[in-house]
Amino acid sequence: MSKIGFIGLGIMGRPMAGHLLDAGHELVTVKRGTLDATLAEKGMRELDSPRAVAEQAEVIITMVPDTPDVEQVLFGEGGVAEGLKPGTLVIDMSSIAPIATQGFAKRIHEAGGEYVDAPVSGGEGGAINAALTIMVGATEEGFSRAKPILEVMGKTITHIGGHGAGQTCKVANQIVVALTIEAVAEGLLFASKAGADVAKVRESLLGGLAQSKILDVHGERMIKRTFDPGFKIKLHQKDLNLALEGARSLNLALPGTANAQQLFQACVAHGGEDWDHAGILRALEALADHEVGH
Ligand SMILES: NC(=O)c1ccc[n+]([C@@H]2O[C@H](COP(=O)([O-])OP(=O)(O)OC[C@H]3O[C@@H](n4cnc5c(N)ncnc54)[C@H](O)[C@@H]3O)[C@@H](O)[C@H]2O)c1
Repeated sequence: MSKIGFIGLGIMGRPMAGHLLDAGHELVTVKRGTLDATLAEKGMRELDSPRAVAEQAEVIITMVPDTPDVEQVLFGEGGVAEGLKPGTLVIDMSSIAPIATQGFAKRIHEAGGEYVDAPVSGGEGGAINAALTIMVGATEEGFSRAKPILEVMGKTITHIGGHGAGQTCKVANQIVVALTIEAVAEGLLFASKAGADVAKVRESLLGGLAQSKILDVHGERMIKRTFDPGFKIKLHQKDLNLALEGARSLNLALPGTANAQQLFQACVAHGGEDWDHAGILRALEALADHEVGH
């Protein structure tokens, strides 16, 4: 069993940390007002800084929102790098920029650690059920060291390639998810405006070629109008921005992604940054009805 520093106890991090505790690992985190009673009862302790976490842990996992957050935790004042012990395994499970990831990996390796990017897919449900899909960028050694820990939180764990390759895979995932959510929202909006029973439409489509997990889970959210997050629109917008930045540097046209990014941006502009990403339906409804947020 390992002593693990787990930084980032949000929608995803909380259940993921819970599984590691249940598997017998010892867990510490940074003081941030996010350690809930369940994790505390299972023995998770708070320390003052990421540096203090690094001084104690053999493995450090980050699950924070964005690239600057990972940079701050690892290399900011009082950050992980200041307390890193030789051989410490640093696993970033956040969804962040692939190119920045390569830089973070280089700096951690220069400081004597081993860096692994291991972003996830499967949403809050996947985190709660320890059924995440995990996309890994690492050396062979980093992957074999991280795998037993990742297996506690996920079911499908794939070594995609070297540092940053896990994050590249995650960006591709987010393109597919965004466009599928938009397709489901447009299909259901069309059916609704044409006077059909959208619950019956979803049920029917789930038996045909249009079947998908997103039609199932997000389609249900759209019909029940449950837009509390799951996955916050502002985080998915961050991922689509990463996709478009990457596409620009590759001189690559991704018109569907650009369009979906604009719909997410419209939601954020109208106060929907913390809606679930199924809330993209509201942006489409606004285009139809000239009204947002009903
Ligand atoms: N929610 C999902 O369905 C989902 C699915 C797959 C991937 N992701 C990705 O996982 C990451 C986390 O997502 P989430 O939904 O759990 O986000 P969240 O906003 O619910 O949680 C993020 C947590 O990080 C903490 N945090 C931020 N900066 C920190 C810092 N400097 N030090 C310590 N803690 C810090 C916040 O306090 C918060 O508890 C994101 O990169 C997201 O894109 C989310």
